[in-house]
Amino acid sequence: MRLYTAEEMGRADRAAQEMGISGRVLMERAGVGMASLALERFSPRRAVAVCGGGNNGGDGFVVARELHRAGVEVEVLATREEYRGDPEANLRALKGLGVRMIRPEELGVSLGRADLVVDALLGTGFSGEVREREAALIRRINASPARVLAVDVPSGVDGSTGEVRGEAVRADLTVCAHALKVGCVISPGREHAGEVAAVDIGLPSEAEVEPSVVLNDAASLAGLIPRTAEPAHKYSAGALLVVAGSRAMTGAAVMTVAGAQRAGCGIVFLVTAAGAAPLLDARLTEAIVEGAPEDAEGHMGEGALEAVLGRAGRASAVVVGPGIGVGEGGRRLVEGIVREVEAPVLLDADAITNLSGSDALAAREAPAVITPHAGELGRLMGAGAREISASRLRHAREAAARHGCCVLLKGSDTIIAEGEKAAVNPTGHVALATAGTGDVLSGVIGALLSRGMGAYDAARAGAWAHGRAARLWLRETGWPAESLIATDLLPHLPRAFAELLEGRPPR
Ligand SMILES: NC(=O)C1=CN([C@@H]2O[C@H](COP(=O)(O)OP(=O)(O)OC[C@H]3O[C@@H](n4cnc5c(N)ncnc54)[C@H](O)[C@@H]3O)[C@@H](O)[C@H]2O)[C@@H](O)CC1
Ligand SMILES: Nc1ncnc2c1ncn2[C@@H]1O[C@H](COP(=O)(O)OP(=O)(O)O)[C@@H](O)[C@H]1O
Ligand SMILES: [K+]
Repeated sequence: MRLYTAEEMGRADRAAQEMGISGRVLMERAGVGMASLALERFSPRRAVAVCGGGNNGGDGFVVARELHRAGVEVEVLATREEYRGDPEANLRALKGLGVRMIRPEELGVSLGRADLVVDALLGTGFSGEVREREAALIRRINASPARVLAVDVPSGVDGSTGEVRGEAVRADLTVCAHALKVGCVISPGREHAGEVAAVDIGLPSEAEVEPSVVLNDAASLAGLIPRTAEPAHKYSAGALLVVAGSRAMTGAAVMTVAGAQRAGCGIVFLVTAAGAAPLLDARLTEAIVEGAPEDAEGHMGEGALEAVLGRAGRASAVVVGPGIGVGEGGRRLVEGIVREVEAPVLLDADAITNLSGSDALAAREAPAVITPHAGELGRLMGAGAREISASRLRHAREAAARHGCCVLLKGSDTIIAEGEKAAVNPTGHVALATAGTGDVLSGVIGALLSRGMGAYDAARAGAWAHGRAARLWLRETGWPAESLIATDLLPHLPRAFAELLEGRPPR
């Protein structure tokens, strides 16, 4: 499935028109497709279409005409005094059919009667902050108990970034013309969009443009997961060094190691704080556990870097961070690893926090992946979590550029950025919002790095399999999403990887 920004959609649209396909035809197909999804999904009886002054409003007029044709009682609010071009023609058709037009002051009453609102106020032509007149309409739509179908993008959401500055419609279903709009899959736009679908508008494949953000679906990952080739031994299958845990925090190390083992590496070494090592050694049957000198707080301290570097020589990738704690000792340890280790390195959790204000990553030449959530990325970038969350795509890209690494920004979307490339992972599920799932993810990506995948591909494949494992658990148990615990993911990772290997698109 394609993702387009507003600019990319505009270019594809212009290319199609240059090939002789008129904008009117594209608008007609968009509106007809959206109406048919609305009828199928909501079976509305009374609908209100709120239509703005641009082509998004034009689509809305077509949706309204189609709903009227299907016997739905439709009322239409057209916000502009005078329309031109395709929207004008479609508005004229509505009036010719005798569809009732309402004024803004009547909207409240109309919404009170409706069971469906068609939000065609603002589309990809919108960016920035909504003007007060439109903001007032959006507040009314959001206050209505009716279901909301958003045309192309929920009004107030930036279709290219998912950013929301001010009011934005909260839709039950967003139907995008031709390609999903980037803003409908990135938070907070993602949450405003509700369920997301695309309709074919007859754009020829010759008009497609190169997208700047891709959907991290199974098709885009096909053929990327390497198989262990004969003659194989445990080191050739991928040797991962995990640097995790502290005296008071052992579970993080367990989940990272276990995630890595199920993601297929041949051997996992764990270097952890000395006080945690006996317990972890007992719990992690297949891993090789080594205790490193610890400080008074039970974090790996002075001398731990030597222990890590001693092991790193045998490893084809290193994961550092889960449960190591934050402090000066941790900072020296992480900076030392970033500086000295030549194999690909993944930094997660406390390792990222320990690097705030450091330029160690930018100075590193070998591959690196960081897997922060918004809070951790904020600490690394000298910003607040709120600021990061408001512009997730921009910050993921900025962090990747500034630190010269691959960034996987965790959240309900999960964005992977490196250089010019960016992907949004669709397999995540709210079930993952539970402690420890991030540790499993770092182990999974670490394993893929140890098996020879590049940083960007490993991060993408790891994110896909991690989210997919949660969905497989939900399907198999039928239990509520809230009941998932991080270790539940482990037995489902192999099935998720099997799907990627088979190239079978999941249902
Ligand atoms: N590009 C394409 O290929 C196609 C586009 N279509 C539709 O056309 C839409 C894009 O149409 P337009 O480019 O006309 O743009 P929109 O209709 O999204 O937006 C333009 C309108 O928004 C208003 N506006 C802009 N910024 C605002 C702000 N900050 N506060 C309040 N109002 C603001 C403008 O005054 C104008 O009336 C798409 O979202 C889609 O619905 C479809 O008809 C199918 C084909
Ligand atoms: N609402 C959500 N929808 C989808 N995935 C989520 C959601 N909330 C969290 N996740 C995922 O769960 C994981 C949580 O990781 P993290 O915040 O590091 O937790 P921990 O440190 O406890 O392991 C990440 O992969 C994140 O993308
Ligand atoms: K809209």
